[in-house]
Amino acid sequence: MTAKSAAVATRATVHGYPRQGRNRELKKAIEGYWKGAVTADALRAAATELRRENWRQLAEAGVLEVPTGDFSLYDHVLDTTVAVGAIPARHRAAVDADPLDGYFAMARGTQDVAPLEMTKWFDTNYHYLVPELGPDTVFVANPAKAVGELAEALALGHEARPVLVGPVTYLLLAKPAPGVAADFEPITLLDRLLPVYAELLAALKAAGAQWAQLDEPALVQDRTPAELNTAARAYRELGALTDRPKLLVASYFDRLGAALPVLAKAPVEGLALDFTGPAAANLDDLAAVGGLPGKRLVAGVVDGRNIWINDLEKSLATLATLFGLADRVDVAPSCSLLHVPIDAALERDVDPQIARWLAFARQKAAEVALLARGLREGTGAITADLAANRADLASRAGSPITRDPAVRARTAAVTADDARRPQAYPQRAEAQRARLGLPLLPTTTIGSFPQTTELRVARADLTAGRIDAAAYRERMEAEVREVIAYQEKAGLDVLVHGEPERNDMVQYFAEQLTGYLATRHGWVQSYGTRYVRPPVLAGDISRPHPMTVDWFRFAQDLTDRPVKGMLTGPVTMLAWSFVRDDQPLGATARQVALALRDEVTDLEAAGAAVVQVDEPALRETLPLRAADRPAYLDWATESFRLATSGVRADTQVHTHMCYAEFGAIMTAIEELDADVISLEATRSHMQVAGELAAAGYPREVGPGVWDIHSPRVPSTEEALALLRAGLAAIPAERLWVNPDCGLKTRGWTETRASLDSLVGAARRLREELAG
Ligand SMILES: CN1c2c(nc(N)[nH]c2=O)NC[C@@H]1CNc1ccc(C(=O)N[C@@H](CCC(=O)N[C@@H](CCC(=O)N[C@@H](CCC(=O)O)C(=O)O)C(=O)O)C(=O)O)cc1
Ligand SMILES: N[C@@H](CCS)C(=O)O
Ligand SMILES: [Zn+2]
Repeated sequence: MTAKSAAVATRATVHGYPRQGRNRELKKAIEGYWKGAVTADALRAAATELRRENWRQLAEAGVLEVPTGDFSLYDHVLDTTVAVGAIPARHRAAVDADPLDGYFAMARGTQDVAPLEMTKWFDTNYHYLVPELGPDTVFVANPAKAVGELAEALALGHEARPVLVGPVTYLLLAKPAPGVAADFEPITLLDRLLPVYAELLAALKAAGAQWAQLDEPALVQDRTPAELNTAARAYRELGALTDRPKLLVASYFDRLGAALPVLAKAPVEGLALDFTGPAAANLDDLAAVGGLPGKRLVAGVVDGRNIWINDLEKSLATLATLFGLADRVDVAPSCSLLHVPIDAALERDVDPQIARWLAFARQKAAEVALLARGLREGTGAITADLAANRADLASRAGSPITRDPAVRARTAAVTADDARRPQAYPQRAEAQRARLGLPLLPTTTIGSFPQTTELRVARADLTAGRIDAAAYRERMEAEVREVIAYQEKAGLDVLVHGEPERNDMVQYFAEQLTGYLATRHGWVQSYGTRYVRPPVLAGDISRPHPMTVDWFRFAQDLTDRPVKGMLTGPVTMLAWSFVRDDQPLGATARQVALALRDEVTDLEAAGAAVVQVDEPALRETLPLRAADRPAYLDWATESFRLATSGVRADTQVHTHMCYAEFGAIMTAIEELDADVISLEATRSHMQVAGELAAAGYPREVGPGVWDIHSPRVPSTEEALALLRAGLAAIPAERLWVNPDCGLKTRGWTETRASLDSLVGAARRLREELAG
């Protein structure tokens, strides 16, 4: 294959790169600035250096056109809010007084002013700050960041393409500002916003931009005809501008569907499309609209949000097809590399068999560069790389790590009955009432107690070899003793051991399961300066030994009250890990579920009368398009049931979810067949209790009455008011009293005071109801 069909030689590019640096230098600089230990100038210098290093890495990998403006001190959606001047009124003074401090005030709030709300960036694990707009919003162009970062890259000799969140996505992600009618639709502000984008684009052109990228991932979601018309109008108007760079409109995370013909017809010079996973449907859709004659296509053929090496020959075949469909084809990852860790070469402890299957941001940059080279120079120029890639893929496909016959035999033998508890809920409820003998409105917590610095230091000491496993265990047992004694004294009814030994609710289990790989340096930005290290579901999953049973037994031996066994559910394990791309998600979930099922039954055998299996990610993992949701909910609920249905009738299965907006998954919640569910409910003032009641949910519910995301201590009266609201929807016999989520991020002082309020409120209400 040669590149002769392309008018302009194919090149590689990326939509964005991890911001944090190899050793999370950005986190350290920003948090240092917040603490007063790093000056603003030093923070800016650190950021400049990180951008320089990122572009250097990209250029070194062979990426000839680098992105600019993708870097952020906190969040790129917040950067767009600044670029279009949509500063909320409550933050205006802070931003005027000092733009940097004002920026962080919008991100984090101050003592007096609430931050912007944060929510998930589509179906990734990145969180952005939600723009707040209203009929009075005045947009003002502020191109300083975009222009400054472009100038930096150009001065370093890079060919650079500034990237901005596109106007349609920006407005679709926004919400009505506080005080604005809830039915206000930010998208109605498009006419006001477009002139500001025109100014930004003109400023970028003046600064030397040949191209500018406008990211429109919101167009891969289900969109109404009116929204599609708005997108068409937006790009008709931006396209008609004369003083602008060439425009590349980027979409990612799924197929464009009905938005594809809209963008294909728009008077812009290029489109970036995702061709990975289900978004591969873009290929046929593109052919169906007659391709992109006269336009540039940036083809996302390397998965930008997973960590597996690319199948280079398959990508070359896709690219060959695409060559006939556009004027010029360039090669890119499917989306920004923000969603993967920076460099797989840092993982020196990984099994060498698995290491060759991994590609983080740096390796993906090399992959797109190699593909572009193959297209430019012909595949003969990359023969050796293709052979190595073929061998690596074959080693993965044929490895006993990815094909464990025992796991395969067990999953193949699963029947529908295995994923159903033998007894119907009413019988189980009766058996559990008899066994547990709990009071009306039983009180409990969600699992974790404060993860104090001492606990983290002990874990760091263990990792560094400063203490041995026995000393670590002793330290954790001391904590469990304290947590149990405290709960007894506080008057809680169903106790927890407090999870002191868990570094993270997913990683802790991943570290113990065969086929799961935990990384040491694989940090990925979750929000702001907070990062996670998603483990890798690398192979077939099995449980070589019990994972939590000793901790449970230790805790239960300390008290006569029931202690909950505490596990993370299969859906959340997948959602917060890098998943296999060589089998359906449902197949991986089933393997994880069977490993958890063994743990659940071992907990039961060790005396647990209550086992909680957390699924906070069940709602957030919902596919972007409605058509894909039933299939997801099917495997998701089945895997939860498979994990939990191996127990006796009198063993009570709890589940827990802590992200609001449960409306879309009401049926799925019932399908979990858990006996008790605890949910985040404080901020929405128990709305979920009403929703469950309206859906006819027949089981026990613990809508949270303490917002654990805030350091505020609820009073007994506040908790009481919430419980009364809960009682309006759920009868007392089925209502539990608990916080919104675990207490790991809280301190002990607030924890004690808040749990006193909870227990006090439950007691008051019990007296009233008895009385
Ligand atoms: C609830 N959420 C979770 C998600 N994913 C998970 N896997 N787990 C989750 O709980 N996704 C959705 C949300 C995301 N929310 C958050 C909230 C808070 C953070 C956060 O604070 N991250 C910390 C890092 C936390 C951590 O992993 N701590 C570990 C290890 C700490 C560590 O590595 N320390 C040293 C090295 C120590 C040593 O070994 O010597 C280091 O920093 O290098 C622990 O407690 O043991 C952050 O600071 O970013 C993230 C997502
Ligand atoms: N059991 C976990 C659930 C978090 S969603 C905890 O309490 O931290
Ligand atoms: Zn939670």
